Amino acid sequence: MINIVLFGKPGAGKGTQAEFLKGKYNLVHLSTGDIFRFNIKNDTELGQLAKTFMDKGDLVPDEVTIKMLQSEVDKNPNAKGFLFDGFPRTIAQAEALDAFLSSKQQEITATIALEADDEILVERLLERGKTSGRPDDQDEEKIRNRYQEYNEKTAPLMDYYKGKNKFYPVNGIGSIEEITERLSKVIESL
Ligand SMILES: Nc1ncnc2c1ncn2[C@@H]1O[C@H](COP(=O)(O)OP(=O)(O)O)[C@@H](O)[C@H]1O
Repeated sequence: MINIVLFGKPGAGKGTQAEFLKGKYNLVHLSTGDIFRFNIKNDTELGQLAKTFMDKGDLVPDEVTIKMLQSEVDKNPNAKGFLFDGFPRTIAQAEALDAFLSSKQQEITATIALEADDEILVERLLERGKTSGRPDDQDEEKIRNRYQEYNEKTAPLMDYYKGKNKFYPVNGIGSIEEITERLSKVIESL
C-alpha cells in the first residue's frame, strides 16, 4: 500500500496532478477542498461551517477537518492506497494523520511537494477564479490571506516530513504532462 501526500501552495496544481496520478497508481484521491466544496454545494451542516472559513481564505479548524478526513478514509476499506490532496495543512493534522494511519498498521509513504513561486501562483488562481466560480479565487486579498495561512501553518510541514526522510520536492513549473512525469518518477522510486 502506498500513501502519498501531495503538497504545495494554493494553486500549485495538486488537484490537476491528482486526477492523473489516482488512475495511474490506483489510489483513492481525497481532496479536503473538494470535499468541503461538495458539502457547501449540498448545504450540509459541515458545508455551512466550512464556508465561513473558506470564504475568507482561512483554514477550517483542525478538529473539523481531521474528523472529516478520517471518515473519508474509513469509507474506503479496500483502498490500495491514498492520495491526500490539501491534507495535512497543519502540524496537528499531520500528527493526527500519522496516529490514525498507524492505528491501521499504515503510514505515509512520501510527501511530494509541487514547487512554484508565489507570483506565478497568484496569477494562476486569479485566472482560475474567472471560470471556477470559487469565491476564494476571485479576490486578491483572499488569495493573499491563503498564502499567509500557508506560510504560517502549512509550510512547517516541510520540516516535519524532512525529519522523517519522507519529503520529495518536484519542480511544479512546466506542462501538465511534464509534471506528471516528474511526480511519477518519484512514486516509482519509492
Ligand atoms: N486540510 C485543511 N485544513 C483546513 N482547511 C482546509 C483544508 N483543506 C482545505 N481547506 C479549506 O478549503 C480551502 C480550499 O482548499 P483547496 O481546494 O485545497 O485549495 P487550494 O487551491 O488553496 O490548495 C482552503 O483555503 C481552506 O479554507
